[in-house]
Amino acid sequence: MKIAIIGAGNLGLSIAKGVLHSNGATTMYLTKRNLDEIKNFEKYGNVTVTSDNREAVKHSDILIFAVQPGHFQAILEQVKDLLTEKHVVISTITGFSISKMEETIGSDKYIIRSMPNTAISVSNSMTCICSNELGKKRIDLAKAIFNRMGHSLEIPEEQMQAATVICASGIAFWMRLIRATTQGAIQLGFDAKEAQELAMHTCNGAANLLIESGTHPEEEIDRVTTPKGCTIEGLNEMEHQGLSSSLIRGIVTSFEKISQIRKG
Ligand SMILES: NC(=O)C1=CN([C@@H]2O[C@H](COP(=O)(O)OP(=O)(O)OC[C@H]3O[C@@H](n4cnc5c(N)ncnc54)[C@H](O)[C@@H]3O)[C@@H](O)[C@H]2O)C=CC1
Ligand SMILES: O=C(O)[C@@H]1CCC=N1
Repeated sequence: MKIAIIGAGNLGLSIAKGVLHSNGATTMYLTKRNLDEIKNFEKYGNVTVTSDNREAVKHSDILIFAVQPGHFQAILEQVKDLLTEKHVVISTITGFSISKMEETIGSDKYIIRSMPNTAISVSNSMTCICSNELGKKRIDLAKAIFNRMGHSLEIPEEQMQAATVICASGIAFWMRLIRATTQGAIQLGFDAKEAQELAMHTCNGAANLLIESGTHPEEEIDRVTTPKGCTIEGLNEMEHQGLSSSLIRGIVTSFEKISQIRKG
């Protein structure tokens, strides 16, 4: 697999790390205007770092675009004459529709729109994907690429904005929950390092319980909550303080914002 990551910023570099972590490419091109911050990736023998997007496109088959939405159109214009049937164009750009991409590069290209998250750097991203009509022929390939770096789900394009909030912004939401749990653990007497260790591994365990067993969260909660015990007492206090409600409201507020950005 010859992969190019066009726009090696926060997300692009996370994807690059995920590709390296999962041995997912024979060659990888990383592009950015200023190369200083990514030069060190050349220590991996199969990685080329360049500010020339056209060179990266020429030498690659899978093109993953991870630039800011305002830069995407111009970059597509810059490389469109190089695109052939060997290329699969994968966009990670928030709010940039497949039809807008087709207007620039044509509907005769394999186009995948994706929404990964930064946990892709440790091969643990939840990535939602959809495609144009022709891209359906490459959707299994796209799934295989993202499944090496976590878990993927094909969704209708209309749900892409909602997926952005749950999966991409979701990393920030879960981080804040882990941080708050850590602060609670410190108050109970653990030092900061231990407190974070307890919080993050318990979080990981909770998610894995659901992933491995296929159970519903309330079923797992029932197993932990001893009648008249400490868990139900703490849980009910969290709900009196609005835990579930504040999470749901935060998610809906993020979604409203992303819809505004798209209109703007
Ligand atoms: N950060 C995240 O968790 C997620 C971000 N996204 C989307 O991914 C895209 C990138 O986001 P970030 O990585 O956070 O942004 P970023 O600003 O960190 O990265 C964009 C990179 O593109 C580079 N760039 C700009 N013009 C270029 C050009 N002409 N050629 C090559 N590279 C160029 C910039 O130097 C920068 O390094 C955005 O569209 C965002 O909506 C999607 C999912 C998650
Ligand atoms: O915060 C944002 O708007 C972008 C989209 C998802 C992650 N970062």
